[in-house]
Amino acid sequence: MTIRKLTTSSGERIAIVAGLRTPFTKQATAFHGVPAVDLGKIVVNELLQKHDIDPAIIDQLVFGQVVQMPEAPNIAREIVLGTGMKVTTDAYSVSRACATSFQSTVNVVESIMAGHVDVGIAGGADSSSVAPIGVSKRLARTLVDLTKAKSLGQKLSLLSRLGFKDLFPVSPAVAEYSTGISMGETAEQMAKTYNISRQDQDALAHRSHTLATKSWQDGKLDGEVMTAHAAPYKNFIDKDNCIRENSDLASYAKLKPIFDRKHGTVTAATSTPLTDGGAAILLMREGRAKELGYKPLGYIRSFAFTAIDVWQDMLMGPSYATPLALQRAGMNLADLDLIEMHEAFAAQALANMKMFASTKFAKEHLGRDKAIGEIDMDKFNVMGGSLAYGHPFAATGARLITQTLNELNRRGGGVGLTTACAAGGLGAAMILETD
Ligand SMILES: CC(=O)SCCNC(=O)CCNC(=O)[C@H](O)C(C)(C)COP(=O)(O)OP(=O)(O)OC[C@H]1O[C@@H](n2cnc3c(N)ncnc32)[C@H](O)[C@@H]1OP(=O)(O)O
Repeated sequence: MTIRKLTTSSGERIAIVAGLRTPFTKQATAFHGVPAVDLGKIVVNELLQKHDIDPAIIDQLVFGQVVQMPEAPNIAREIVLGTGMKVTTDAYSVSRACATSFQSTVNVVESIMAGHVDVGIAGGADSSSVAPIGVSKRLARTLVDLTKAKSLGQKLSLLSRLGFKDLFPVSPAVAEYSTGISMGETAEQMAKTYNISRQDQDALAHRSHTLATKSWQDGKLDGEVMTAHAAPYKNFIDKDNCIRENSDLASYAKLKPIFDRKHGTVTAATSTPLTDGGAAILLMREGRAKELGYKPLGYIRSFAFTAIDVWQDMLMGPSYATPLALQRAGMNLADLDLIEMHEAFAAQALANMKMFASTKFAKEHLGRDKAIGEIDMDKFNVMGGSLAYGHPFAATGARLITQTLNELNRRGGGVGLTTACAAGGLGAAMILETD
């Protein structure tokens, strides 16, 4: 494969100039009642203000939310209209499940590469607290039929078909549409297929909380997490609140499995909590960033998206997307200075790490003779991962990208991988580099 550099036709790289996120908060806590569209607006607004960016220079905004708000289906356009950008700013929304803000970033990258725009914002936001609670299928159908009924008799007849059960509200499931298998059940499948022990899962989650706590204590996150109004708009929140500052490994062992109560190993501690939050990234053509006087955090060297079947172990995305992104960058795993993998579940992250090191997996699933490579834990999720920070689905990609670039810069520069699994059997990987 020839290595195609991610540049404009005149050879300019695609710069990530800045990134920002809201604090990530546990479901029904600080952002209870704040819809994803508002989380998106506040983070983009703050990104513009913090970096003194004239909203008029933004040519395009691509954003996403995984849990859709039926009343605002184009979150990107709502953000443009709610942040003082030109009303003519191109804005559209994308979804790639938990890899949504990888996708929105790539959309802006491709627009810049094509020469269509010079400056764009990408990101994502999700609220698990303001979810589109629906009605049963039978009630939904009856409500439509009622609008067509011509007489009171017809209406009463339709209503008489409804049972008490049909009147209960229906919450959106964190499950695969085509199989009905939940993400947690998939993590259980993966723990069993790849022989991931309960102890190893607990240890990874504990490591994640410990490193995330330390990162906050060391002030590493201060610049990339904004202070936001917490609901009901009386208080402020300036820190993630899913992180357990006094994480105690012994307490993990006491928790009961949650998705397979009899034979399972996945617990609340080894699953990402349901989370509210938003994150955004400012991208520019390299030359435009220079003209405007910005020093980029870094550049996108390559990316890859992949897909596998959804019935079994479908959260293996990193093991498929990473080798492709590395190949496109002309690099090997050992060349990387940092590896940031979305921890949907400890079992999922550990299964992927194991398969990175497996020659058998590489031969059987990737058509390669050699394993992707053994992950050096000194480079892996060095500030903790989603198990501690939480996972507002559409915002996680942008968190990973910004966090990786900031950490690379703190270490004097280098090359980093960010990768995630996503529902639908999807995988995303992006190689980032600093100057
Ligand atoms: C591609 C992808 O990303 S797929 C992933 C998509 N995301 C998901 O599927 C979300 C998965 N997570 C969930 O659904 C939920 O977080 C659940 C069901 C796992 C847990 O939900 P809840 O029961 O509300 O969790 P909660 O925070 O109350 O924790 C349950 C218990 O575990 C305890 N606990 C949780 N984390 C820890 C920890 N790190 N250490 C010690 N105890 C812990 C809590 O204190 C609580 O104890 P208590 O019952 O004595 O109060």
